[in-house]
Amino acid sequence: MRTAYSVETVRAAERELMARLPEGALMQRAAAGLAAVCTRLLTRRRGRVYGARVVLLAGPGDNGGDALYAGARLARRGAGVTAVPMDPQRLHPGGLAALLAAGGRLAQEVPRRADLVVDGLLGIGGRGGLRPAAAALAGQIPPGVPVVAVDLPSGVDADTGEVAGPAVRADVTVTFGAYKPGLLVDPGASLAGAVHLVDIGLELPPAQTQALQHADVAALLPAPTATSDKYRRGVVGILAGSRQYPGAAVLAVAGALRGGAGAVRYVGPAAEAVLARYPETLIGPGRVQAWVAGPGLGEGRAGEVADLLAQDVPVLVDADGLRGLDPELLRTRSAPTLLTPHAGEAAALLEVPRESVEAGRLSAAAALARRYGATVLLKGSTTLIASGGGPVRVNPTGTAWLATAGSGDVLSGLAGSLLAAGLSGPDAGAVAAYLHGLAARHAAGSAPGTPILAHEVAEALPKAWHEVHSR
Ligand SMILES: NC(=O)C1=CN([C@@H]2O[C@H](COP(=O)(O)OP(=O)(O)OC[C@H]3O[C@@H](n4cnc5c(N)ncnc54)[C@H](OP(=O)(O)O)[C@@H]3O)[C@@H](O)[C@H]2O)[C@@H](O)CC1
Ligand SMILES: Nc1ncnc2c1ncn2[C@@H]1O[C@H](COP(=O)(O)OP(=O)(O)O)[C@@H](O)[C@H]1O
Ligand SMILES: [K+]
Repeated sequence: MRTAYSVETVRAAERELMARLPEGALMQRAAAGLAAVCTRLLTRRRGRVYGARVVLLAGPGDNGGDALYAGARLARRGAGVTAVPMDPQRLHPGGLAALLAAGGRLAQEVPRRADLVVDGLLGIGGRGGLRPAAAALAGQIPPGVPVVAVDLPSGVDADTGEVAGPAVRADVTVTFGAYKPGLLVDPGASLAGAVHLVDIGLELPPAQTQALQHADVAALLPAPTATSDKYRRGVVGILAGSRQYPGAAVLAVAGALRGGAGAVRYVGPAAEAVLARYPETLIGPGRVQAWVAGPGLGEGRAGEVADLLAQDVPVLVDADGLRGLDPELLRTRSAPTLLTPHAGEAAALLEVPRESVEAGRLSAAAALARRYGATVLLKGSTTLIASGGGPVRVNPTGTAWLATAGSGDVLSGLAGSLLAAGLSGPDAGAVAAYLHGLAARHAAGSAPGTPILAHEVAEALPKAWHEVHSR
């Protein structure tokens, strides 16, 4: 499990720890961790640190300080280290003195030849888009040279992952004390490369943001035992599809069949299409351990969704089922509810413009969860799972090729199946998003660079399932 903390929380923990340590001790811990990662990279790339050409992009704050002190450590091991300041009048004085004493030098332009670039322009003190001086240095990074970002890639908002304008694209990010949400949430996450966490001794409260890893998902996936039968494994009911959108029913059933429930029951007018593709589906009303309501229902079906919500079993509501959903009705339920909107549907539920959901995904997901007393899985480039009070889960898998019609239907069937198998709302949402994203990568990998289809994502779910168990 990866956990992430807001800038405010990290700063508070830093203050508390700094009060108990000699001045500068934390920065030395950070610089030592940063230098160690740079050393490993250089050694892997060219056999040794001695003689390596290291360029430091040095910002005006402590992020620049970390880079300068780490540069001093590398210079002491024989690297040729050049610091390029964003503003020559504002460089961390201690860091600069250490670098110069170790034989490092200053330059105004980024040298064209380098073995490693260290991005120490901005860390958690960065605000808004890179200002011109910072953007200019970021733009001078020579192509093909590995980039190590200090704490986070400059230009990425630490709390949200938002990127306003140019930003550094790192191969590796060395982050201090704790992951920041911006390293897990896109677009920031996709600029961070491989993230290394350096422990600097911060004492942190329970996590505010989490990202599951393979092992977490493997531990949550249902597995039949000797005493299992199809009913004990859980039956998931799917209320989906219409004469106009029969395919949504087929895709939701496809996701559900691959999700670990013992049986899938379909209710709705697309039974023929469902059976033609998946003869293993049960048809018609009956007992279920969880419902999926909404994909492809079309208009005028709110009453059917409300009837399911009146039952005391977990219900996932997606797509057309989300229209006009009554917060009061949901709040009176005692069984779990999982809502799976995309940004447009979330905006309608919150009665705000779509852009404001897209610009502030973390807060939108949390606000929806509070308002509806439900778990909310907000789909998009980084899928988020929020539930009242608990940490927000950030899904680390996926690919932009998932933005294709019907892939959300597969996801809701899959998540519903996991609910029926007994997972909690947040676990079912997070595990489903994780497998769905991995399956999409497998589907995309079979013909790299070409579009994928929603049913291929469902078909690749066994590969995703196998992958999380095999690492
Ligand atoms: N505290 C600790 O114990 C530890 C902290 N550590 C390290 O400190 C880092 C935080 O350091 P920090 O607080 O000095 O902020 P930092 O990220 O260097 O940036 C602030 C400077 O950037 C400027 N600036 C802002 N936005 C900008 C923009 N868009 N474009 C251009 N410039 C912009 C801003 O300018 P101003 O707004 O003041 O004009 C200010 O001068 C943290 O990420 C970690 O690396 C570690 O050593 C571990 C111990
Ligand atoms: N840019 C993107 N990057 C990664 N995943 C995306 C992106 N855009 C959409 N997705 C994913 O694709 C799926 C689309 O679901 P949805 O919008 O409900 O489509 P549909 O209703 O056609 O099934 C979701 O799982 C969502 O998280
Ligand atoms: K940085």
